[in-house]
Amino acid sequence: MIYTCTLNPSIDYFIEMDDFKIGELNRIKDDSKRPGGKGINVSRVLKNVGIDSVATGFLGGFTGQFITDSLEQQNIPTNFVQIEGETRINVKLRAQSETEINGQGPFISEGELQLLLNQFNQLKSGDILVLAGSIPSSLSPNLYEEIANRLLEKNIKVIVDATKEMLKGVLPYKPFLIKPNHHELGEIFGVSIHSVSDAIPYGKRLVEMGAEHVIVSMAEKGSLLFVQDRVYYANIPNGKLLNSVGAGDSVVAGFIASYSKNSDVVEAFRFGAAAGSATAYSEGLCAGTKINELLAQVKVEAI
Ligand SMILES: Nc1ncnc2c1ncn2[C@@H]1O[C@H](COP(=O)(O)OP(=O)(O)O)[C@@H](O)[C@H]1O
Ligand SMILES: O=P(O)(O)OC[C@H]1O[C@](O)(COP(=O)(O)O)[C@@H](O)[C@@H]1O
Repeated sequence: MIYTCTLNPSIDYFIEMDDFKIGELNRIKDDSKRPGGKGINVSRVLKNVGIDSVATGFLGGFTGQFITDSLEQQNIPTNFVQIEGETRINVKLRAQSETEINGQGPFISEGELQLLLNQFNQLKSGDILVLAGSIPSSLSPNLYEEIANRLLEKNIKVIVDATKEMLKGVLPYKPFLIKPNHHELGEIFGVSIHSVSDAIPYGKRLVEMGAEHVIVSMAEKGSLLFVQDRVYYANIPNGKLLNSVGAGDSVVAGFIASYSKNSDVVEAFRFGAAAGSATAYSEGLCAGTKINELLAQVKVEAI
């Protein structure tokens, strides 16, 4: 079974205006509210391509209820720990350019954390666990590595999509896949990455440090896959950017969807790349039909 764990889900509040002016009254042209958070988005895209997963993590308050209802409507199985605190709201502003404002997230008690950790004891050999997104500040920033360590001997494929130390910390526990974008890759090593050739030496280092597969996504510049000493590049298909929120999560979902059918890592990377662009070219997360429409244009080359 595939499990996604979102420690810090969100309602993503999308607002659109022609011209956003800081320090002035701005009126919204259009808005919408969608369930968000990285693991939740992975579960939603998996569902869109006909693959079941169980979404877990923490949810609370009226905002948490909104997410529960949305996932139920989409028929996505869930096993969230219900918390006293309130799930955050993240603002996604689309004006002259895209701006994101992400909340810190609610307080999580020790008891609530234990309820979640107990769930991981039920995981079985061959399961996939996606640990994705920020960790609420009341929890240890080392939580992902603690979970990966616990699962090391159980033959579970752990996928981590997180930033900085949260990502670096899991590497000794051999994650099956990590997916930093190029900014996050640069942050890990204290460098600025602008191009494919800038990214290559640092992607290779993540493999040397323990990751089995590394995808470095580079928005409109395409993406790279690192496996052992091999490096592959996937291009971007033609289309018009409508929304980049959830594009990275779609790459992860696409990779898992394809890999769980064929166990072919390079093809999984190609499908993931198509899924990322499919979301970038959609209002909201991509439909399976959009991925298949773009797939023929996505070529993977060894470099
Ligand atoms: N402007 C874009 N045009 C086409 N594809 C895009 C665009 N932005 C993102 N994508 C696709 O989505 C993937 C993930 O986007 P990226 O912005 O790198 O990740 P994240 O959302 O994690 O920051 C990219 O590798 C690419 O396949
Ligand atoms: O947990 P974080 O790092 O604050 O990120 C959460 C945000 O990322 C998203 O999952 C989107 O992520 P991507 O654009 O990287 O795919 C949003 O739904 C959510 O608001």
